[in-house]
Amino acid sequence: MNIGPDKGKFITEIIAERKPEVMIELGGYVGYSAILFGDAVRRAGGKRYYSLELNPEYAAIANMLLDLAGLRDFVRIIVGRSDLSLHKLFDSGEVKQVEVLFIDHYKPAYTTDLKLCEQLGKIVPEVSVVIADNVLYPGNPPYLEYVRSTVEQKREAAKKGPERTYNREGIPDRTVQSFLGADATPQFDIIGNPNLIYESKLVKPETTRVSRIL
Ligand SMILES: C[S@@+](CC[C@H](N)C(=O)[O-])C[C@H]1O[C@@H](n2cnc3c(N)ncnc32)[C@H](O)[C@@H]1O
Repeated sequence: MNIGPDKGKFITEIIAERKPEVMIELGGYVGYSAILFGDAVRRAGGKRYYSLELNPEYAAIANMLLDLAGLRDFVRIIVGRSDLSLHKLFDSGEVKQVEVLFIDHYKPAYTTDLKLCEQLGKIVPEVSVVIADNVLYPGNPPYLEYVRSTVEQKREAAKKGPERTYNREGIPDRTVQSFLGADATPQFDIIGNPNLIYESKLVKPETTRVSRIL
């Protein structure tokens, strides 16, 4: 359920290189990634780590662990749906732009939440880095397709007008059923910004399997 040390190392290296003032994660669970990446952002001279978590019980556990880790004043956990929390963070001026965004929550919301950041003008060329977990396994074809689309393809798709649904095509059922559930819809009209061009890189984590016991 949590990001784990291998993928975690890859992301802490990005944090050390980009030195974001502010980093946001979507999906905090009980705080593993918030502690690992919050510490990395603080060590890189940053000001704040926001962890957006739906479940208040997970958030309470994460807050206790953040306390033990000495990060309670640095990491702010925001309880609620990520789309509502993102909108509030941007609307209040608390977060001015996306520097590093780590997406690790309800799989169908990966694309709509990214598009929400885009349409609010918070994805900034040369500044924003977006890292999404589990796009290969369990898999998130709509997200991969979106970040790999050309501007022309996105402009064509945008002609259909704003969306108020999640595209769940190709996302395994069990992940669609979890968290928000199969009937959930985004809380905003989603249009994105088709004019943004992403440089998308797929990083496959190195896996080690036990093949035999001597
Ligand atoms: C895979 S876990 C996150 C693991 C965490 N990033 C880590 O590495 O330690 C996914 C989390 O996303 C939360 N979540 C699911 N949908 C959400 C939503 N729409 N908004 C905010 N959090 C959500 C779940 O409650 C769950 O705790």
